[in-house]
Amino acid sequence: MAQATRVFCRNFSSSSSRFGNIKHVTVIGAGLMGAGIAQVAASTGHQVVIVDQTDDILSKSKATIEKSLQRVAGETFIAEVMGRLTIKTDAAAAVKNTDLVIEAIVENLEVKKKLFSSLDKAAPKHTIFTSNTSSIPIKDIAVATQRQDRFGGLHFFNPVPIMKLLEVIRIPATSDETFDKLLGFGKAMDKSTVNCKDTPGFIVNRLLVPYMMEAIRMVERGEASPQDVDTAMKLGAGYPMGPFELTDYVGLDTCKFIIDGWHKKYPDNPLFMPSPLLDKLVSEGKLGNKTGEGFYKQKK
Ligand SMILES: CCCCCCCC(=O)CC(=O)SCCNC(=O)CCNC(=O)[C@H](O)C(C)(C)COP(=O)(O)OP(=O)(O)OC[C@H]1O[C@@H](n2cnc3c(N)ncnc32)[C@H](O)[C@@H]1OP(=O)(O)O
Ligand SMILES: NC(=O)C1=CN([C@@H]2O[C@H](COP(=O)(O)OP(=O)(O)OC[C@H]3O[C@@H](n4cnc5c(N)ncnc54)[C@H](O)[C@@H]3O)[C@@H](O)[C@H]2O)C=CC1
Repeated sequence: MAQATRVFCRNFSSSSSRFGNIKHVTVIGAGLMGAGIAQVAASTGHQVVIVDQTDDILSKSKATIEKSLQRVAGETFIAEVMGRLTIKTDAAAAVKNTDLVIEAIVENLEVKKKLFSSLDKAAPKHTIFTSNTSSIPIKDIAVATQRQDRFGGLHFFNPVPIMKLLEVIRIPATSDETFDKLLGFGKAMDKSTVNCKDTPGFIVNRLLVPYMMEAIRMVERGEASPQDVDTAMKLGAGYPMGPFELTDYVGLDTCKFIIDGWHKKYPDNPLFMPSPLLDKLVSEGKLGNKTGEGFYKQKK
C-alpha cells in the first residue's frame, strides 16, 4: 500500500488532543472537492456536516465517499468514518454548532459572497470561515462577513485523499490565532501545509494554470495533439498526468471559471488569455470526467 494511503487509513479517535479547537467541521459543496475534503476530515476523526443544494446531490456525494474509502479501508473503519458524516441542505442550520466552515461551492465570487454573508449571521462567534477557491482572492470573499479576522483560505488538491499538500492562505485581516488554528487543522488532516499570501492562484495554481492554458493553446495552434502533449509531459517531464488528462480531471468548467476571472481582472496579462477551444467544449457540456467527455471521452 502506498505511503499516502497508509497515512490515510490510520485510525483517529475524535477525543484525541490532536485537533486543537477544531472538532466540528462544515463542508459546503458536496462536489468533487467537497466530497474529498469531507472524507479526509471524517477519516481523521472530525465530526463533519456536508451541505449542498439537494438531497440527491448529497446522497451521491456520500456514495462517492464510501466508494473511495472502499479502495483503501476495511469495513470497521468505513463504518466509523461514515458515522461521523451527516448531510444537510440548510447551510445556516448546519453551521450553528461548527468550529470551521470550508466552502467548496462553484467558483463564482458573487455566489460565494452571498453564501458567507448568510453564514455570518448564523454561525457562532468563534467559528472560522475558509474558502477552497482555486483563483478568487480570499479578501474579496471575506468582505461579505463581519469576521475577517477569523477568515482564511484552505486550498486542497484533487484528489484530496491522495494529494499531500494544503495551501493555507491569510489575508491582512486574518489574526495570528486564526492562522495558527488553520495550520494546526492542516496537520490534523495529515496534510503538509505551505503558508500563502492572498496572491492570484496562491503558489500552485499561479504556476499550473498558465502551463495548462499554454498546452491548450499549443493544440489550438495545431502544433501537437492532446495525446502527444500528454505523453510528452508524462514521459519527458515525469508528471503523473498530462495537462489534458488533468484538465478533464479538474473539470473544464472550473478551468474556464478560473481563466475568465483572471482575464477580467488582468486583461493585459497574456498568460491569462481565454481559450476558444476550452470555451467551445464547455458550451457543448463537455466538462471532463464529471460529464464523461472533455478533451477525451472517458471509458464507461
Ligand atoms: C486551466 C486551469 C487549471 C486549474 C486547476 C486548478 C485546480 C486546483 O485548484 C488545484 C488542483 O487540485 S490541481 C490538480 C492536482 N492534482 C494532480 O495534479 C493529480 C495528478 N495525478 C496524480 O497524482 C495521479 O494520477 C493520481 C494520484 C490521481 C492517480 O494515481 P494512479 O494512476 O497511480 O492511481 P491509482 O493507481 O488508481 O491510485 C494510487 C493509489 O491511491 C489510491 N487512491 C486513488 N484514488 C483514491 C481516492 N479517491 N481515495 C482513496 N484512495 C485513492 C489507490 O487505491 C492507490 O493505492 P495503492 O493501491 O495502495 O497504491
Ligand atoms: N476541481 C478541482 O480540481 C479543484 C477545485 N477547487 C475549487 O473548489 C471549489 C469546488 O470545485 P469542485 O468541487 O470541482 O466543483 P463541483 O462542481 O464538483 O462541486 C460544486 C458543488 O457545489 C454545489 N453548490 C453550488 N452552489 C452552492 C450553494 N450556494 N450552496 C451549497 N452548495 C452549492 C453544487 O451543487 C456542487 O455540488 C471551487 O471553488 C473550485 O475552484 C479547488 C481545488 C481543486
